[in-house]
Amino acid sequence: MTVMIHVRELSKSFTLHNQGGIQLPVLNRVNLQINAGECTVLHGESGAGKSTLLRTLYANYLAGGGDIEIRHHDEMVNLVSANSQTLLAIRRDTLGYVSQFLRVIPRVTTLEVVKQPLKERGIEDAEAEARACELLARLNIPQRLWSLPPGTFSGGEQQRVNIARGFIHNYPILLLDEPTASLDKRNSEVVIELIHEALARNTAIVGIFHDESVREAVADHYFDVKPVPDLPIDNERGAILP
Ligand SMILES: Nc1ncnc2c1ncn2[C@@H]1O[C@H](COP(=O)(O)OP(=O)(O)OP(=O)(O)O)[C@@H](O)[C@H]1O
Repeated sequence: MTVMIHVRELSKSFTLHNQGGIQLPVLNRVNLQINAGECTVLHGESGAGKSTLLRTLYANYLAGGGDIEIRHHDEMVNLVSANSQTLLAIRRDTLGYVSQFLRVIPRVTTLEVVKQPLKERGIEDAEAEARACELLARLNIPQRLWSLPPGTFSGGEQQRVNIARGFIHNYPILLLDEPTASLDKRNSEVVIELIHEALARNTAIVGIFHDESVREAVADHYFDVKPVPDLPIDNERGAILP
């Protein structure tokens, strides 16, 4: 059993600067271990902090306390204290992330968007293109769309382009934020297959899936994200009491 992510005592609060600097605690001393070849599904009620945890695991959000150790090139590296160069290398080689929505860049074609993670890793264009075409075809994106920028695509088409981009490199760790939210059954099944194939290659997966049938098809473990209990509020001043 190879540990790929080790989270210790992770905390995260948001500071609401336009609300007089109020602190909103979301994650409180979370401990979690993610192993190679296993899919851990984050669950918990709406607003409990699932997306916040996933984004903090990608270092999109800076942790307020605790450690996130990531196995990167066979060494455990702490994402919380990593410098930006190390963080970029971790994201290029080790840690993939499929967000719910595609960030489109004007005038960049679908094929280029999907190929980009391999190009960044120095893979030859022909090889990157072959892999991109294979994924786009599997995800039922019509070939006539491949040379167009995805900005005007439907929600489900954009999500499938994002999935193709996320699965094009065999990342040792993959974070998936509701990858099937806008997909029909046929395409959700393709995503389930891609997840099973990645697990068979020993990828460690952490995901949020609102669709119960997808969740049950992929989950090896469930991790319960518990909301931080409400702190007493001073109603006169609107401040959290110590
Ligand atoms: N950028 C942010 N700034 C301030 N508060 C935030 C921010 N992102 C999330 N929150 C707050 O953190 C809490 C947890 O949100 P999060 O999106 O992580 O929950 P979730 O469990 O993924 O919910 P859902 O299942 O509804 O998507 C919410 O109360 C939300 O308002």
